[in-house]
Amino acid sequence: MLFHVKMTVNLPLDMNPERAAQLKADEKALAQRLQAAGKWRHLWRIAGLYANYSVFDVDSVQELHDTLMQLPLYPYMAIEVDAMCRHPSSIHEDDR
Ligand SMILES: O=C(O)C[C@H]1C=CC(=O)O1
Repeated sequence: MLFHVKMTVNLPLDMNPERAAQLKADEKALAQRLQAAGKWRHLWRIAGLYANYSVFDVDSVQELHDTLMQLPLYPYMAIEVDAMCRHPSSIHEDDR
């Protein structure tokens, strides 16, 4: 199942810089593990914002939920999710 996810990060302005750096490093490590596993299929920065558009390829809505909840930056994110299905005009066989 494919989901389009928009994540907007809002770290508190008064957050300890070392804490912020650790959260970002932990987030990056997990994001890269999930990409390598094929679960986080696309990750794009939204120009000019501390936000991204992502595509997740997971087996269930529950898996998406659990994945998002475990992100280190989750407590500081606003998240919007759209479920996607195959477009009849798509030429990409791996869209499903
Ligand atoms: O930077 C972001 O968009 C937030 C988050 C998503 C992946 C990652 O490494 O950090």
